[in-house]
Amino acid sequence: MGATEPDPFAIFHTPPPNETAGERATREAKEAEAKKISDQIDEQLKADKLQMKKEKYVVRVLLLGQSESGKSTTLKNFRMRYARAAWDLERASWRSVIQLNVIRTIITIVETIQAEMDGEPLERPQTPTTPMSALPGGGGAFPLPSPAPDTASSDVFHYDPLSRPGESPSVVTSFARSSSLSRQKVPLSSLLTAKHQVLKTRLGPLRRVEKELKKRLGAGAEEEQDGAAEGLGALSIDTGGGIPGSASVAITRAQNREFGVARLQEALEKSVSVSKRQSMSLSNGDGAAAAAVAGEGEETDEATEVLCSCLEDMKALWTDEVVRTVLRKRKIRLEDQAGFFLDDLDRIATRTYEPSDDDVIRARLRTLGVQEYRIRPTDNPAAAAAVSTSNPNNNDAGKDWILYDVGGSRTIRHAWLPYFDNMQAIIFLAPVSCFDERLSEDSRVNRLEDSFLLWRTVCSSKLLSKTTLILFLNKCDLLKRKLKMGVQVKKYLPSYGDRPNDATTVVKYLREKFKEVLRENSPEQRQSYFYATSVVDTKATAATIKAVKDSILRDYLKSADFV
Ligand SMILES: Nc1nc2c(ncn2[C@@H]2O[C@H](COP(=O)(O)OP(=O)(O)OP(=O)(O)O)[C@@H](O)[C@H]2O)c(=O)[nH]1
Ligand SMILES: [Mg+2]
Repeated sequence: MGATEPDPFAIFHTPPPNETAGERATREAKEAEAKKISDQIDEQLKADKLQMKKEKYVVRVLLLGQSESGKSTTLKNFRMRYARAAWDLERASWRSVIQLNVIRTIITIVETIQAEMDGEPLERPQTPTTPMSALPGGGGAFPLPSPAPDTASSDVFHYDPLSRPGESPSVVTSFARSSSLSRQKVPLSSLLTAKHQVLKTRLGPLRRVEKELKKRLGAGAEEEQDGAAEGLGALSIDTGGGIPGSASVAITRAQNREFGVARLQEALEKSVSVSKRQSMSLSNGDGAAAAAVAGEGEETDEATEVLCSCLEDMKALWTDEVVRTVLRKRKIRLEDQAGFFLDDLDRIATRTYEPSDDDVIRARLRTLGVQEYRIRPTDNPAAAAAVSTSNPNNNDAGKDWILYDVGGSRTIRHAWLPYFDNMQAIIFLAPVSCFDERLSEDSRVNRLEDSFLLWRTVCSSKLLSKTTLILFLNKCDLLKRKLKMGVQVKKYLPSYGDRPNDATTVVKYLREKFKEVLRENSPEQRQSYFYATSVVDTKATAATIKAVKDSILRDYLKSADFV
């Protein structure tokens, strides 16, 4: 870990030349926060260095990729398969995180309808400052697309009372066109009535619970900010105004409320002990009424009580057609967002709720520090039990692996570099569904382009010239859904040309582009593997991680032969 390479991630947080005083102040405040986290990581690094000296024969794997690319979710898949006992023990402690995810989504809805009631304009895309392309072959990628017909910016929106929740605005519009009876031309805000106001008031206590849950999860917790005003970095790509049905062009205040923790395991343990304490105090009389309602085996704490009491109102809000129309108008597709659980409220907002494997995989908790997990990957548990640690080099059953999971936000990427040294493999997560999205920490930057730049940085690092590189072209499920809704890749990636607008072709095209970057930046030949993944699909991912495990191990043994 004695990295002497200049920090290749510096470009991701270089201040822009024309920064205003306000922008500078915001940037400096954010940098100070990042420094705090960085100091914690440095401490951890020292401990890791010592450990590394002691443990020469451990396979080390580092997960990299931008924020929300699926690193922690990939790690969860590894742990679920290869550290089952620890996973089973930990699963229940994700309850607070999932409750927090539910509350965050409800608050997003409440803030969105409030913005509509207040007549707040839709967020407009910002102008690019330094358009450039990270794709091989130069410019042409991620341009400013020609403005889409902007039904959404008008105050009058076609509200179709017969449309089903989930239909895209274009469906609603064309249906409305063909049915003069159903078509209404009314300001949408006038359809938000006293009923919505009442729901909003009754859901008010969720804000208190949100605060409480965050406190419970720990002091390292932080909110994600949109760093657009800070001008962090020279890459500035505007993906334009988007088109109706596109999931992510609008970034609202509520969507930016991304909660993260520096030390995941500590946070989860803390949340369980606080919840247990509250549960005991409730049953000792502080909350006699609540405790009396709870039956045997039911764990009740304040957050759970409030969520249970808000169940019907949350469902009423989420299934309300006017609310759905407001969300569509403001281009917010909650179903595609991280930590979406509103279709599972009946199951989650109960006193007996226990997270399933699938819930934990879908839960969202942003990583701020570096998480380290030890696993012993074997597909033959009996062999794993039989082979003792005293025989570490013979086969995979006896070999320990350490997986490192880092935070992907721009301001904390500098913490990656020290981990480049002595890594057996990198698993790089590149979400392919995000070709029309922008980074939440800097809304001027196209997410796919950011992934290409990061991949280039990783490929060209001298410290990694012999490291096995594994690329997960992730979020293929979301890509499929997005393309089905009619979003055209070539609008954001003109070099895609007239190829068919289907997921298989898009993934194949992007895979070639990532391969090209790898080729251009690999003076020596190295092991690399490419997979199309949807890491929330645990069944499919199980096969992928088995293949990944086998290839990492094969390469490890090969390189060990040379030593
Ligand atoms: N639909 C879908 N969701 C995914 C996929 N991969 C990850 N997610 C979800 O996306 C969210 C973000 O994933 P994480 O694994 O937390 O992302 P990360 O890369 O660790 O992000 P940081 O910790 O911020 O760096 C989670 O809620 C996941 O469940 C995928 O392939 N498909
Ligand atoms: Mg993470």
